[in-house]
Amino acid sequence: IILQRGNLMKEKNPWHKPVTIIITVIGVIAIVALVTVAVLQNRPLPQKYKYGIVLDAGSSHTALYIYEWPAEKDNNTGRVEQTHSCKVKGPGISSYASAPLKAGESLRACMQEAEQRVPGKRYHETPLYLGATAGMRLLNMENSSASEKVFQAVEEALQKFPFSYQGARILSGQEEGAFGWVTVNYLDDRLEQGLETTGALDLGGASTQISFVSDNYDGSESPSNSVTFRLYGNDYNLYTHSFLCYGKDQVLRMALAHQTQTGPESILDPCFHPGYNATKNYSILYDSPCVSDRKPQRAPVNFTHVGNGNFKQCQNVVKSVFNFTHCNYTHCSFNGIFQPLLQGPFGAFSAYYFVMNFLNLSDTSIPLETVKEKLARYCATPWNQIIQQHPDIKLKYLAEYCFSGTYILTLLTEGYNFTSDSYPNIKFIKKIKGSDAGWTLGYMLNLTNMIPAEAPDSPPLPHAGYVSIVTIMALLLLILFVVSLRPLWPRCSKQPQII
Ligand SMILES: Nc1nc2c(ncn2[C@@H]2O[C@H](COP(=O)(O)OP(=O)(O)OP(=O)(O)O)[C@@H](O)[C@H]2O)c(=O)[nH]1
Ligand SMILES: [Ca+2]
Repeated sequence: IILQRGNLMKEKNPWHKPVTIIITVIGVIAIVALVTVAVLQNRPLPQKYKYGIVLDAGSSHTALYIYEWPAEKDNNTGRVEQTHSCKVKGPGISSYASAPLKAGESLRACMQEAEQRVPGKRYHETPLYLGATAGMRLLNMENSSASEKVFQAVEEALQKFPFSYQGARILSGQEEGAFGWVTVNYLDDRLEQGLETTGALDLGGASTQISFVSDNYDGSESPSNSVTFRLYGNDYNLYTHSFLCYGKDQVLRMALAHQTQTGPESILDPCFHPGYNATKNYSILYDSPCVSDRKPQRAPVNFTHVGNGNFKQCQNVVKSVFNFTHCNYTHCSFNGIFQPLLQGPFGAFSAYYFVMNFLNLSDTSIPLETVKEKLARYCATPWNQIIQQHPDIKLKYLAEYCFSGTYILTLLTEGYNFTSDSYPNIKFIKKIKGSDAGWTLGYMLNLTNMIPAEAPDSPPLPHAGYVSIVTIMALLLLILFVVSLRPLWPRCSKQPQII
């Protein structure tokens, strides 16, 4: 007998109940909606950027830098990047003392480039700063009304552009040193992470800065060298000093002036290559507050500048511009200026980099003695050979590398007290992660309050982690939901039984 069970107990399939179907559909829709909303809500928005422009009006030239950062995340570290730089044609603005309007005009081409680079709808909220350094400091000391006229002309020129002009001013030496240090450490992500900081060495045309944090400097000894910061919840007590007149162009003037004391018609200069011979003008040489008190009486109009390429003698000439005789502190660098013991790694930029990179001496793992030997050989190379080897380099730069290299080594070792052991702590750098090392970025970060004093609150989970967890939880819910409906699942109809 074949009994068909299905005929005896007619079971109803619960999935056919409208209520069950509705609940299931709503449940699935709710979970899909939850995942979709979580993913969409947290999807990175299309990037919108903000911009800032800083003009670095240095003694030898002006450069314009454009920075950008994501509009939503002003407070995060390592987010501001240099997107463009423009070198202004011609000399630094302080050279336009006798024709100030030209100082303003000289900036126009780079400002027009900035108009191309910054999106039009951001113009009005893009701050524009001009900071002048040692060239304008010297002009201001020499002739303050001339420096005011230069600033007026520059201001008028900059205000014609559609950016949010925030003013032009001379930075103090302290600011120049401290903002260079901020730039280097910001770009290296050392500030937000509270890591050991890197010291900053900046060599310009008219001044040079040294800035670093030292455990044995709390600011009480020589407080004028102290700058304190609270950044991302960490306190920093920075030592910084700017030596006016110790940029490489002014030191060259001082060295030449020193040598003209002994023979005003002709100088045999060990810092220039054998065979180098040029006629130079006395008034131009002495036209700077760094040397003006040393002009020999009854000096002729011109003097002949002849090279003999001797590194050892050049070191002595360069040393003559430093004064090591007095120190009223526990430690000094030179000219009676306090300096705590050197500490940590250092980044050396601007002319430190230009010069050491040209000389192929930017690798500081080369022992200091070897560096000196290589430089001595370079200085002794005849001038015509140097010209032949570097036909594409400006003669003015080319003539001065022996002098500049000797000055850099003397400044670092005799001036700042780097030794053969600590010399490898220096890195000669131009850029960090695509942004130029220099004071401009630190200056802008400070003026736009972009580095908070306290560490910003960060969400407990990164974006990707958050989305993953929400998705996994939603899937688990879905599975649980489906499993919980198990009693309602259709039973498999049993096979007919044969009795
Ligand atoms: N060899 C070489 N020298 C350069 C270059 N650019 C600038 N210099 C020289 O390096 C020195 C320092 O240049 P900068 O760092 O621009 O100096 P600055 O900002 O004008 O001067 P400060 O106001 O003292 O900071 C000056 O003597 C410049 O003439 C370059 O590309 N190559
Ligand atoms: Ca500079």
